[in-house]
Amino acid sequence: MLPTVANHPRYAIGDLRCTVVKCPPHIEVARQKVVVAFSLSCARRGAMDRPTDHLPFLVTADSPKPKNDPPYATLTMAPKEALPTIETSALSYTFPDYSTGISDITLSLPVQSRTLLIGANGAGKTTLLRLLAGKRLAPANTIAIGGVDPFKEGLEGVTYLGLEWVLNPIVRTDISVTELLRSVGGDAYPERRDELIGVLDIDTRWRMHAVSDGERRRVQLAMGLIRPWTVLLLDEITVDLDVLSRANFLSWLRAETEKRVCTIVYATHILDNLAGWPTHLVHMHLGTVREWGPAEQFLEGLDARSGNSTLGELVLGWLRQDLKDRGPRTKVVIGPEGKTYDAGGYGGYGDESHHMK
Ligand SMILES: Nc1ncnc2c1ncn2[C@@H]1O[C@H](COP(=O)(O)OP(=O)(O)OP(=O)(O)O)[C@@H](O)[C@H]1O
Repeated sequence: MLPTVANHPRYAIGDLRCTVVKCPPHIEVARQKVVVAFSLSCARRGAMDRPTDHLPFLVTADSPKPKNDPPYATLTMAPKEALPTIETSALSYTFPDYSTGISDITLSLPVQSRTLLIGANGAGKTTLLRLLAGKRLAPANTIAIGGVDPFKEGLEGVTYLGLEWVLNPIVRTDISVTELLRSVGGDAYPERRDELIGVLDIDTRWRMHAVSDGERRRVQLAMGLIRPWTVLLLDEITVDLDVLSRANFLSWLRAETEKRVCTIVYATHILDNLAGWPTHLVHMHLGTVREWGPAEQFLEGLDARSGNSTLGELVLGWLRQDLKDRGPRTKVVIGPEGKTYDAGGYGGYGDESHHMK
């Protein structure tokens, strides 16, 4: 039986004796190991340390060993490879037509971060997300998700929601929401399913051939998010949501990264309700990363003007500068504009259909 924090609330970490003071309602099962983020109150030689804040620990099936040191179970910090970090190292990608998709991108996004990918149309956001998702073949040793190459290993726990997922024709057929959610494992995660139905304001009596675009999008989001992912890659998929649904959805994503060991990268042009949401920003331009880092590093000292959030002002400034530096699109030599969706095939990625998973 897998250990649960509730069953074994006391742990030993080295010479620390710890008591769980806060833990998530569910635990993550990844590759037979369980990574749990929880807050501990620790005592060293009788003196209480301050409670820790959601540290990721690795709990394996035999972690609790009350016999050794009753009533404490041994706990070890989760090793790096068990954590959903996202790292790229001098990552470049060339399309089958030899045009450059992205070049020399080095990023290191920590566990439980929420990263916004910012950039003008054609900046390379989708290309980067698809590489991270293992849907395109990146050069060896240039991408590591939790220490693993996503293309080679076909990562479990990585959810990529982009255009081809949105275009899946099943969501336009005469099928009920309940059936659809069941088809993606909804019954295995009833709590998450019901939570998402609430957050996304879904009526389970809807039939998918008779709903609005926004209602369909909400069901699609629920379908994509039911399985408890550890890395979520979102390629602007909230466009049809009304303002309240989007705000609720963003808050839910935020709460996920706060209570679970998971990481989100979100490419979007819509900055409404995003003030204070990202922990990290990545600014892309013509296939390169111009700047990236913790969000507060960029936002500090900026004024919100003309009704925009400081994030909105920052991004407007970035894109204005990009436009100025780039000049008219006809003069740009990198990746020919407008090929993304014209190559035929699913979601316009026909050239690489043999790579699709
Ligand atoms: N299959 C392809 N073959 C060649 N070039 C491509 C292909 N797909 C995309 N490109 C080009 O690569 C560049 C980056 O495209 P990408 O879709 O990554 O941009 P993006 O930042 O996601 O843009 P948007 O905000 O419009 O979604 C664009 O100039 C595009 O025309």
